[in-house]
Amino acid sequence: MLQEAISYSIAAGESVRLVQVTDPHLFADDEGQLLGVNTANSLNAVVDTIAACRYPAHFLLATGDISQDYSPQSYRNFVKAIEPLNLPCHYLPGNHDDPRVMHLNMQGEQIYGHQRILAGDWQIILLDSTVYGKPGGHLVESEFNLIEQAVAACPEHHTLLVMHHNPILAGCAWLDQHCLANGDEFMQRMAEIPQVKGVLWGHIHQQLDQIYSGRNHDIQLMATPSTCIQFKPQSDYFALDALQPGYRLLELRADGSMLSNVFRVPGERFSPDKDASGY
Ligand SMILES: Nc1ncnc2c1ncn2[C@@H]1O[C@@H]2COP(=O)(O)O[C@H]2[C@H]1O
Ligand SMILES: [Fe+2]
Repeated sequence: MLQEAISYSIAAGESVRLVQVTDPHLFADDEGQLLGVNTANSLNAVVDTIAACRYPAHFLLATGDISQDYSPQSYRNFVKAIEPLNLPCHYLPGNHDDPRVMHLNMQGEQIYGHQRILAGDWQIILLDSTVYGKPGGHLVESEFNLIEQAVAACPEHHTLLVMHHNPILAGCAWLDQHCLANGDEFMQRMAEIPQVKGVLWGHIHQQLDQIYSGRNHDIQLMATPSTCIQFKPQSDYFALDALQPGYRLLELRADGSMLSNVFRVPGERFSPDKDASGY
């Protein structure tokens, strides 16, 4: 059965404005580091940068890999870290999350684990692309059913799909072995649903903006940098990039078009271990 959506009342014709943060890889310990980057500090720097840009967002999307150590405290640390933004936060799991520990500990007045959001002329669907115990992703048939039923329930709404894994290849051989395994099937099926205007994800720790040309309509594809370490684009082997932690702002317009940009923490505060070969 289709879960009830959480609704935001937004004036007719007004855009829906979102902030996406992804892959914070937090630890229970605030001193925890991933390949030389203190992930609590880098998330705090991203939050400060978002706050400083004064984007009048309606809500925040957190697209998985919230935790690096699966600890309850890492999720509570995330809830605390985003508090200064004072925005409702909608989250979904990544391959480094334990969904049960996550749901139990992502608790707060403005923290939501709903599958569907209705806001203005848009429906946003949060999908679970994770496979227990595996770094790669897969969308099971019940997730396709969710999309189809949600679109059928709100056929006049433009639809944005959000998940953790990349449904298209990122171009990094080592990383693409952990992509959404049925990404081709997913894109082909979404190309048949004209309401689906965009797909947004994390996981690949790098920016990607691309248009998928379906038979009858285009789908905007967007991946967003992690709030901690960055993977080097187009690298066959594990390699880190010196780019700073980042986030994405989106504007979903009433006519079904989307404006979106990636931004990064200014300066060069976060330098990962250049010789790292994985984690
Ligand atoms: N050297 C490596 N080769 C292949 N996979 C890796 C390597 N290092 C880390 N990974 C996995 O690949 C994943 C990609 O991004 P994640 O943040 O999900 O976490 C990463 C690890 O689970
Ligand atoms: Fe990640």
